Amino acid sequence: MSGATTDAGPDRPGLTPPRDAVAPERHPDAPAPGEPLGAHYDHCFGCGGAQPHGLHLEATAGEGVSVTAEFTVQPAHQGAPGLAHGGVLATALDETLGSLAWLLRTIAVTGRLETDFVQPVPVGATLHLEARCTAVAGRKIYSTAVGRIGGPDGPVAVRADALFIEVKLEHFTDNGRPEEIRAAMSDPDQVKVARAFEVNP
Ligand SMILES: CCCCC/C=C\C/C=C\C/C=C\C/C=C\CCCC(=O)SCCNC(=O)CCNC(=O)[C@H](O)C(C)(C)COP(=O)(O)OP(=O)(O)OC[C@H]1O[C@@H](n2cnc3c(N)ncnc32)[C@H](O)[C@@H]1OP(=O)(O)O
Repeated sequence: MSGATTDAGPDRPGLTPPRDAVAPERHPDAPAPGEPLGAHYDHCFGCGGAQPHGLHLEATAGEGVSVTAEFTVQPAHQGAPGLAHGGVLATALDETLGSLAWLLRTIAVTGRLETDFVQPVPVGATLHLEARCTAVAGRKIYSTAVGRIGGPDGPVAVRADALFIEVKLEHFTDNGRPEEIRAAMSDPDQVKVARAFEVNP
């Protein structure tokens, strides 16, 4: 007997929305479709500009609760000769899925990320990513993403399903190393990002 659809189902444990889940709602103050989202933290390995070997992933708001993003694989991202490391590809998916937070205006962290590696991704290739939120149940945010190579309509190289969990700003301030937290809180641009998320009716 297969085809379980409950949250605890054997197919995708923890990744199937429960029965009381609702459709995600784009926040009225979400960035307009086509607007670049920018980095949520300059030192983020996924999107920050201050990480020399980071992914420098650039995400753009899409329609509804969706985003697109691009990431070009650098030599520093290799796992095998000339090929992207799977963990780096998972990071690209995680970062793109995480960017949906800008559309929901909800601070959330990855609870679960299930990744399919469909095709090898060479160094120099640009991964064209798309993510969308599929459902929300209380603090649980369900989403899915694909990454294509050779162009936005190219073949799928990676895909992922994720469960993000809504958290308060204190998740970071209570758990992060104090020196980075202090530096972030004294950076007006960073405070602006944090405030934008805090005011979530
Ligand atoms: C000062 C500077 C601030 C800067 C930031 C400011 C704003 C920026 C915000 C957003 C930025 C925009 C873009 C972000 C882009 C990319 C970010 C990348 C994302 C990451 O890379 S982020 C790092 C990796 N991430 C973690 O570091 C999480 C570690 N973890 C925990 O911190 C806890 O584990 C937590 C909080 C997840 C839950 O803990 P908790 O105590 O709050 O909640 P609890 O356990 O009760 O779970 C509630 C319900 O979720 C279910 N649930 C939980 N976990 C599950 C799992 N794994 N599988 C299946 N179900 C799960 C439970 O079963 C329950 O379900 P139910 O309600 O049905 O019972």
